[in-house]
Amino acid sequence: MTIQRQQQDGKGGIMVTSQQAMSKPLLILFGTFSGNSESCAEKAASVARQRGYDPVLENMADCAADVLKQFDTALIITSTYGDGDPPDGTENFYAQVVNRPTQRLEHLRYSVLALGDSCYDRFCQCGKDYDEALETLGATRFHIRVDCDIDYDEPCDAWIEGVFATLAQKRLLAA
Ligand SMILES: Cc1cc2nc3c(=O)[nH]c(=O)nc-3n(C[C@H](O)[C@H](O)[C@H](O)COP(=O)(O)O)c2cc1C
Repeated sequence: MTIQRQQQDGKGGIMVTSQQAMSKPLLILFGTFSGNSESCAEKAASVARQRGYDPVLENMADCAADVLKQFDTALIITSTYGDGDPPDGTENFYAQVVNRPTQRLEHLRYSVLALGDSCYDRFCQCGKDYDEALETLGATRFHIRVDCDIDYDEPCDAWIEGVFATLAQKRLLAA
């Protein structure tokens, strides 16, 4: 829900500002090639709405890593390709977080869901890389990473449940 506030702007005028009332913004970032990670991200967004969050879904292929500056909580969902590489189109995002980071992320708490296939030597490597890099940049892992094999539905659901249970617990502790 958006509320609008009116206040004097100090020059004889009225300034109108918009603010989300009681909102809990949540960034859900996904990196995908064949759509599995995107469908996990959509599931997470749907649960987020049910739990009173305002999820913002972003494809890593279409945004820059400074989006991480704009949220205090982020879910990262990505698959792995090639020799443990990020999915096509997300290489820039990956480089901005993992290889050539330019920002510190102490304000951020995050959790990673990694999709992969254990037939490959570098199982879920891309998700592992994000998990490690975000910690190195000062962010806080609030819920442990889950690595999914080709049957990703159940571990994905368990991760989503775990994520929102942990967030709810932290809100209670903070209250
Ligand atoms: C050509 C190819 C290469 C892959 N390489 C890896 C890999 O190195 N490590 C891994 O864990 N999974 C690998 N996978 C498996 C995918 O990450 C997995 O199928 C995942 O669910 C795809 O998710 P997406 O649809 O979100 O891209 C590969 C799959 C393909 C088709």
